[in-house]
Amino acid sequence: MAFSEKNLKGLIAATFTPMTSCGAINLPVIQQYVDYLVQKQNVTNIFVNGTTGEGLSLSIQERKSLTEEWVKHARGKMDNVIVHVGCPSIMDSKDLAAHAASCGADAISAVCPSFVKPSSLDALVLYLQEVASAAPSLPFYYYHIPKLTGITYQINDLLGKVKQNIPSFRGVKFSDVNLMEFSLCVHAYKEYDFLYGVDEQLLGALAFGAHGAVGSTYNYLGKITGDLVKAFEDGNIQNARNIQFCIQEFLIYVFDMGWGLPEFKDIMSLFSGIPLGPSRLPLVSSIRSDHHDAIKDRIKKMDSV
Ligand SMILES: CC(=O)N[C@H](C=O)[C@@H](O)[C@H](O)[C@H](O)CO
Ligand SMILES: CC(=O)C(=O)O
Repeated sequence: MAFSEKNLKGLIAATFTPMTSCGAINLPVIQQYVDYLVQKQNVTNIFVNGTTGEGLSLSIQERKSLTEEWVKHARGKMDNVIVHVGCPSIMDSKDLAAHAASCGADAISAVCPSFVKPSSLDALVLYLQEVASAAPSLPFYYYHIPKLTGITYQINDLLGKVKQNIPSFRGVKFSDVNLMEFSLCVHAYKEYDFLYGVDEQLLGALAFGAHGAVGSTYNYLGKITGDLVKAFEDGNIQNARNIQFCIQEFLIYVFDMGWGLPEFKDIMSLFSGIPLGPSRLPLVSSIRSDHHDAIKDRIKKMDSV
């Protein structure tokens, strides 16, 4: 069975889902979006239909159409398309996993259902095994985001159980601030890829050996974050710190305004010029047109770092 041997590394943009003003998915925007990431942000990996892409607010048919479109336009231009297939129903996740494989995606990833949570760590492993088995040829990444799912099993405990049970298991998208837990995993499980997901402290995760990073800010801060990674790799830690601090300042501004995902989507539209449209209910953005200049100024300021 064909099983991709390439590892995931570098920056991976967690894409927003383009929508029309009426709230339908807007597929024709995707080609422009892919070109923007490659040409303007130097980002050649995407994670689609995840948290940032409002994957759990989309219908299964919408998720399939989006996957097809992202894969189609990324082909020949990008290195990897990772499709998030987590759903409240395991049947839907298996359906999406098989679909991702049939369209030529490079990898899949899933959160565990969290309205009805796994009753034990073993139950979580069984769930992941079942989903991964629907696309055995694709590398599988567990998506750990305890702040949103409330599923808090230690990842190093989980990894001890997946090896024998999930042959396609390839790593973790680790979206949590606990860097010690992250470090323990990187150290003990050298065979897996660890992709960090808290953009505001990526430098800490790089120091602990992160192989790559998946995040929403890499849509518009991909280039500057690429400079951060390069500075780190070159041993220029002071420069890497300066860049990370700038990114933190921007995010502190966003959080202090009380903003989150729907506002991040507006920020991306504003900055890139790509019409991503609104988020889907129950998300509503509170950015108004009189915020636009301040946001643009703050992002431009980072270019001078
Ligand atoms: C909760 C959430 O969406 N996390 C994203 C990825 O996992 C991050 O990319 C954040 O958007 C980013 O770190 C800003 O907080
Ligand atoms: C941010 C992220 O990784 C996601 O959108 O799933």
